[in-house]
Order: sequence, then structure tokens, then C-alpha cells
Amino acid sequence: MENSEDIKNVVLLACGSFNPITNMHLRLFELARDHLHATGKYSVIKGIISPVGDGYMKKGLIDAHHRVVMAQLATKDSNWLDVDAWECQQKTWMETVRVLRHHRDKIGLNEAFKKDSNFSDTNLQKRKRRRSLRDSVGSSESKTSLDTFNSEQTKRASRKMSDSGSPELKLLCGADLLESFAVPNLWKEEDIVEILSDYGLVCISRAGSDAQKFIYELDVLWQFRRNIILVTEWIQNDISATKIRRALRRGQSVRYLLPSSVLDYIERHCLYTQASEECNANVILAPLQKVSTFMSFPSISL
Ligand SMILES: Nc1ncnc2c1ncn2[C@@H]1O[C@H](COP(=O)(O)OP(=O)(O)OP(=O)(O)O)[C@@H](O)[C@H]1O
Ligand SMILES: NC(=O)c1ccc[n+]([C@@H]2O[C@H](COP(=O)(O)O)[C@@H](O)[C@H]2O)c1
Ligand SMILES: [Zn+2]
Repeated sequence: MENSEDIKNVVLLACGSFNPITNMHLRLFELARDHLHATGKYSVIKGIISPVGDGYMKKGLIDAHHRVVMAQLATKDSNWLDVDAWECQQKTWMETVRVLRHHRDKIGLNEAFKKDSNFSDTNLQKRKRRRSLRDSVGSSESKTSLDTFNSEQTKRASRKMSDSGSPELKLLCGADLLESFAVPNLWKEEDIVEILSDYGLVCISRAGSDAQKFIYELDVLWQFRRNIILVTEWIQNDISATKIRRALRRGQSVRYLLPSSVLDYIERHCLYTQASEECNANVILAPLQKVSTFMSFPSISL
């Protein structure tokens, strides 16, 4: 049994198109949280969904405003998932490592603010005593469901957060995103190193991807393998946003693949048509554009 002082608070950040958000995106967070809690080493206090900006230029990517609203609808009933629009409000597409830096700074600032107000409070000792009394009352109650367990973990973690160091921020992704690290020119090696060494990755298995083999094959992943937490989804579910958009274009039902509030929103705003899928059809993906600009530079100077 781990000493509760050794349990690290974790915030999970998922970056992606969320075009549209699906039940599987929500499942990623649940799976990651269960897995991290089961290790006895972590307490997941928050999950953040960060939809990519329109400047990402991915084919079929609809306006960020709609993707943010859909993600907000999908997480409305969750007490630990949040949608953060900072990334998609930036003027241009930005590397994932910069999104991580932003969120880590934000977490750090919140922590500093909490500490500041705690120190200036002369009743700090009294409040601590009240809190420990509340904790001991809470621990005598019988817990029956996993949900109760998780929400207790979350509450405990939130309390701990104000008492101890900053929570760790980790990037949450599916195995296909991990595999995209090997796509030439898509990710800068130094970004991969920073993501793995300074933050760490929680990676959920995905049909068609073999994350373990992939870590073995890619040197940089192998080097930082201790910072990659692999989670196996035993109830496999191959929901993909691409397939959902395809079904919608063909007038096929996608009910139960995404939250009904999201589906209602899609229908009300007539999102995902043949025309929307043609968006960015002949445009190079932003990360690749950055690299091709860099690569064409020497030829200009010739
Ligand atoms: N079925 C799934 N299993 C595991 N991970 C998933 C699954 N669907 C999405 N993810 C993960 O969710 C994150 C956001 O993914 P994204 O928005 O690209 O969704 P997607 O369903 O893959 O969409 P698209 O088909 O448009 O690429 C990524 O890390 C991706 O790997
Ligand atoms: N170099 C990078 O930082 C880099 C490259 C490719 C994709 N990404 C990110 O990964 C996510 C991928 O999303 P999709 O799977 O929807 O394409 C997006 O958030 C995107 O910004 C980052
Ligand atoms: Zn994807």
C-alpha cells in the first residue's frame, strides 16, 4: 500500500481534432484514470480536452467554435473533464509541446496563487484541523461503486493539491498518435524528447496499432519508455471521428457512438456534409508546412 504522501496528482491533457468528439474520446480519459489509480501511485484530478486550431489544416476540419461547443456538451455531466479553448484561439496552429507548456504554466500559477492565499490566512491551522476532521468522517463511510471511489480519489487529490507540490501534467493519446511520432517531418525530435522527458505520455491501445512494438522499434521512445504508460482497452472500440463523419455524409445513423447532445447539435447546424469534408482538401497539414518552409530555405539562398 502506497503512503498517501507518495501519491502524485495528475492532470491529463488530450490534444486532437475532436471533429467531432466521440464516446471513445471520453472513454480515453476514463480508461487512463482507472489505470493510473490502479497503480496506487497517481491521483487524477482533472482531464482537459484541447481541440486543435483551424490552422491545423486537416482535411474535413470544421470550425473550432463548433468543435469546442460539441466537446463542452459532451463533458457537461462530468465532474472532472474540462474543455480548454486556449489552443484553438491562437492565431496559428501550434506544436503540442507548446500547448503542454501553456497548461503547465497555468497549473503552476494556480498553485502559487493557492499557496499565497493560504499563507496570508491567519486561520490556516484551524482550517487544516477542520479538513482533517472532514477526512476522517469521510473515510468511515462505506463506498460501494467505482464512481464513488473515483470521486473520493478526486476530492482527496484536490485537497492534497492545495497542500503539496504542483500536479504533474501528462499527455493523453491513442496509440495512433504515438505512432505518428515516426511520420517523417511531422514532429520535431526535440519536441518528442521534451514531451516524454518533461511531461510523460499515457497511451491507450487502439485497433490497428501495436504501441508496445512501436516503442521497441523507435529509439527515442525506447529511451524514455519509463515515461510512457500504456493502457490496454479490453473492451475494444474502433470508433473514429472520420468514420462518424463518413456515416453522417451518407445519411447513416451514428446514434450511440457519440453523446446525443452532440448529435443533436450536429443535426441542428447541418455539420459534416460533402462540402465540409472538402475543406483543406488540397492543403498541406500545418506541421508539415512548417517543415517544408524550413526545407525549402536552402534552395532560396542558392
Ligand atoms: N478509438 C480510439 N481508440 C484509442 N484512441 C483514440 C480513439 N479515437 C480517438 N483516439 C485518440 O483521441 C485523440 C484525439 O483524436 P482525434 O480527434 O484525431 O480522433 P479520431 O477519432 O482519431 O479522429 P480522426 O478519425 O478524424 O483522426 C488522439 O490521441 C487519438 O489517438
Ligand atoms: N509537431 C507537433 O507538435 C504535432 C504534429 C502533428 C500533430 N500534432 C497534434 O496532434 C493532434 C493530432 O490530432 P489528429 O489525430 O486529429 O490529427 C493535434 O492536436 C495536433 O496539433 C502535433
Ligand atoms: Zn485521429
